[in-house]
Amino acid sequence: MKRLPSVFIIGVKKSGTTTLTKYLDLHQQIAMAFKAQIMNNLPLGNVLHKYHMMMPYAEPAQVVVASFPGYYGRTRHKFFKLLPFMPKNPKVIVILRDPVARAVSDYLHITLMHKPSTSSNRSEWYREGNILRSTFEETVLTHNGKVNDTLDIIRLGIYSEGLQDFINAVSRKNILILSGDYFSKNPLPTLRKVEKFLELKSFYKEDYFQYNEEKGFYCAAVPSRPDVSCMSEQKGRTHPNISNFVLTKLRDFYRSYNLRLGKEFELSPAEFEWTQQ
Ligand SMILES: Nc1ncnc2c1ncn2[C@@H]1O[C@H](COP(=O)(O)OS(=O)(=O)O)[C@@H](OP(=O)(O)O)[C@H]1O
Repeated sequence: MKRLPSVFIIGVKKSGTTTLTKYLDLHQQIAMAFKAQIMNNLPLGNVLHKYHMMMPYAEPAQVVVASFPGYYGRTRHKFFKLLPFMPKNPKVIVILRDPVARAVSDYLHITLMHKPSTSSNRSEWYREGNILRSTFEETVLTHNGKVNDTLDIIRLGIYSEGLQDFINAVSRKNILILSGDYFSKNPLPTLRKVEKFLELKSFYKEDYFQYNEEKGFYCAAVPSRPDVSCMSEQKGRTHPNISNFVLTKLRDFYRSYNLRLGKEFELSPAEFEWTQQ
């Protein structure tokens, strides 16, 4: 049957969400709804119905997990309205990456992929695009040399603020914060953390993930799922060198937010190095 999700992966964009959802989809006890969109422009009842229809068929023993790409987007308000209609005690998983690297990754993604000519992503381009300049440095700093915190690519990295509504809506013990930086270097421990959090049987094995020298990332190698292997070319792009001047400005900008997040969630310094800097 199709069931509404009891677990939501809420992002954050460019932190490894696609890889995480694809790897979790390998688990036999997970029925994954990839990037299920919540329709923002419909009455609540219709939104709920459409959302339900987007869910995968799930066995009774499976947990329905929905990746919800709206941690920051306009649909987040609708998400909180829908929450009371979801199964009780929903769980939230969020994967976070050093916000500076995340911003560079997002900038690259928008400039390479979301050209105005591709109508599907036109809105995102225009939201940021009027402001996106030729280099990352020119984009993220204002004329006065301050970090331009009106840009989405900057605001998305203020995790302590972005997560606040979720913290208020879901009980703290039902929120799992994962490190995208750590996950990309070694996926297995992170996947085991998710298994434990969702109370699933142990499925993932060491040899299910093999490091690919050419890509510089792990690729999946699960015998029963040859359809999941390395991520597409759009994941794991080489980042441009960013001047130390701009890196320092960004680190200074994010420092207090990062520290707050690290303290509030008691994040491990080994996995979330950037919360310590
Ligand atoms: N195994 C593996 N293969 C390739 N890439 C990997 C992998 N694990 C994590 N990552 C990191 O995922 C980053 C992209 O994040 P997202 O999937 O969240 O991007 S998106 O928001 O869905 O576009 C991507 O960011 P960039 O390196 O900036 O491209 C990767 O660092």
